[in-house]
Amino acid sequence: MSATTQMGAAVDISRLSKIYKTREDDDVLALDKIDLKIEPGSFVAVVGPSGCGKSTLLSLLAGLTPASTGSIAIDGDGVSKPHPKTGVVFQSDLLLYWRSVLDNILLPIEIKRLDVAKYRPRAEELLAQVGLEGFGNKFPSELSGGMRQRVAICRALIQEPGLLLMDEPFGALDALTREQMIMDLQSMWLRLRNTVLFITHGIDEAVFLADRVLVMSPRPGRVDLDLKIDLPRPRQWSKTHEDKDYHGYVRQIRAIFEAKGILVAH
Ligand SMILES: Nc1ncnc2c1ncn2[C@@H]1O[C@H](COP(=O)(O)OP(=O)(O)OP(=O)(O)O)[C@@H](O)[C@H]1O
Repeated sequence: MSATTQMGAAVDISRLSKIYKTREDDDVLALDKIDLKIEPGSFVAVVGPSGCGKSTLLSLLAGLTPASTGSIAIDGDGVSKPHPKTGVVFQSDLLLYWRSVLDNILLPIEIKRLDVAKYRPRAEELLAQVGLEGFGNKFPSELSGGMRQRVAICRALIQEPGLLLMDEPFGALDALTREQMIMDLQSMWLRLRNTVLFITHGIDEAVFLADRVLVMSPRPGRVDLDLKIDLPRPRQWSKTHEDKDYHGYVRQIRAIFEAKGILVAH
């Protein structure tokens, strides 16, 4: 969100599998030999039925969970722990209630023992860019759900991550706030041009936001469809929702879910 344009990170996933060991005998194959290359600066959305491994994929990319087999590289660096170029936003804002908004945004800087004072103006700039100018000294309990999620996004952006991982970031928001956040996320990304991997249950928000939508199969997760979304930007809410190409993409994705019995056609 800074005035400087930065290049997004490249992601290269090869033969990636994840098996969860369980206490029972049968292990869970959550991801099955995923191959995926993501261009720097692109916005990729992942949709799929519940339990297909979307959060697992994100967690592996974030370096929070080890892969069972295969590899992930971010700008050529193998990922085995959280990568400095990566920022993560979850469905729940995970703000620390005893810290002010600014101190929450600056938490990753503090954890990395960087110079907090140096990053303070940037934190304030980020807050202003998400419409929360002057809220730095408030506490999370004084903010609405949408405002808290904006703060969580600022916290993920404080170190200008080349790769922003978002796991259903708007899933807990009401419909109007969600619409506003989707539009704001698009504006932010158009300014920043970092690489975004956005996980969602919403086919509509995936098609609206992304350059590319990956549709995952039921578990074990594989990529069933890799759909390029060729709609002009900036996308406007009403105009894009009236666009016949937009509806064509949504139909194509729904057809996959209907064919697999995940959605029942009415
Ligand atoms: N720690 C774990 N131990 C065992 N199994 C797990 C673990 N975490 C996830 N799983 C299983 O792995 C599969 C994929 O889970 P994951 O949370 O990645 O799916 P998801 O697509 O994100 O689901 P949802 O959309 O419901 O959030 C599921 O069958 C889940 O039960």
